[in-house]
Amino acid sequence: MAKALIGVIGGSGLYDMQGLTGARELQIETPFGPTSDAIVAGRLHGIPVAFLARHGRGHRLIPSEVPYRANIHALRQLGVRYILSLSAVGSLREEVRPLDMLIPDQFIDLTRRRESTFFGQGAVAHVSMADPVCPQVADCLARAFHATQSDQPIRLHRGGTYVCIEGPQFSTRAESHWYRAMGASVIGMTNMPEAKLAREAQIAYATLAMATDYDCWHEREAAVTAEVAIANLQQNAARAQRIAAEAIRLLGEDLPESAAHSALASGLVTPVEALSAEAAAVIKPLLATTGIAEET
Ligand SMILES: CSC[C@H]1O[C@H](OP(=O)(O)O)[C@H](O)[C@@H]1O
Ligand SMILES: Nc1ncnc2[nH]cnc12
Repeated sequence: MAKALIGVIGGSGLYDMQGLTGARELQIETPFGPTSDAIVAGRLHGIPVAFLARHGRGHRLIPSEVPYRANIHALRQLGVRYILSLSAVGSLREEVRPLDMLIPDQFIDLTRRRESTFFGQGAVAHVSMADPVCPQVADCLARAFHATQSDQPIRLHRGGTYVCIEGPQFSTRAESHWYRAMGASVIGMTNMPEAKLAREAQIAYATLAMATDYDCWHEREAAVTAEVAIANLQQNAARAQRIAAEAIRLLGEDLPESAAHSALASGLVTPVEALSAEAAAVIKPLLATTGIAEET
C-alpha cells in the first residue's frame, strides 16, 4: 500500500499543510541525500498526502540548494503519483496582477547549476517535456480555485510560461524585458528542474503560481523585493491552502490517468536488465507500475 498518493510541495511562505490527519514526519533515505526537510505524511479527505516544504521549514535553502532529486525521489518512494507545486512568482504581464494566481502550462529552464536528471551512470532515458504540466492535475487546481472563496477579488489565469532563473538574486531590468520578449508570463526560481525530475519519476505535476510582484520591468511599479513578495504571498497563503485541499479531494475522486505516469515506457533507452546495481537502485523505484487505484 502506498504511503502517499499526492505530494504537495510548499514554496515560499507555505511551510505546512493544514488539515492533515494522522500526520507524521518521515525522513526518507534517497540516493541523493536528505530531502529539504522531513516529509509530513497524513490524510486529507481520506486521501494519503505527503507534504514537503521546498526551502525547509524556516526557509533555510536558496533555490540552488534545494535538493530537487532527493525531494522527488523520496516522494516517488512513498508512492506519489501527482504533485501539486505551490510557488510564488513575479508577473511578467500587465494583466497578471500581484495576488492573482496562474497555472502555467509551459516552462523555460534558465537554471545553470542544478542536477536535473536521475539518469546517467549507465542508465539512459530521454523523457518528453513537450507538455511539462499534467492537464488533468492543472484542471483539478483550476476547479479547486473556483470552488474556494476569497475575501479579495483574486483572478485565475489558465496557461502561460514560467521562466525559471537560477537566482537567488532577482533579475536585472534588461533580463526582465528579455524574459517578456521570450513570451514568458511569470518568473520564479524553483520549478525547474523540479518539473523535469517529476516527469522522469512518472509523476503528474502542476503548479499553482501566486503572483507577488511585477518583477522589475514595469514602469509604474517598484522593483520586487523579497519583503514585498513574502508579504503578498502571505495574503494568499490561506486561499492557497484551501485550493490545495480541494484539488486533493478532486484528484482523489477522479484518480486521472496522466501521460506522465508512463513517461519512461517510451523514454527509457537502457534495458532494465542492463542497469548496474547502482543505477537500478536509483531507477527501479521510478518504474513501479502498480495501478493507482490499487495503491491508495
Ligand atoms: C521570496 S520570493 C522568491 C522565492 O519565492 C519563490 O520560491 P517558491 O517557488 O519556492 O515559492 C521563488 O522561486 C524564489 O525562490
Ligand atoms: N520577481 C521574481 N523573480 C523570481 N522569483 C520570484 N518569486 C516571486 N517573485 C519573483
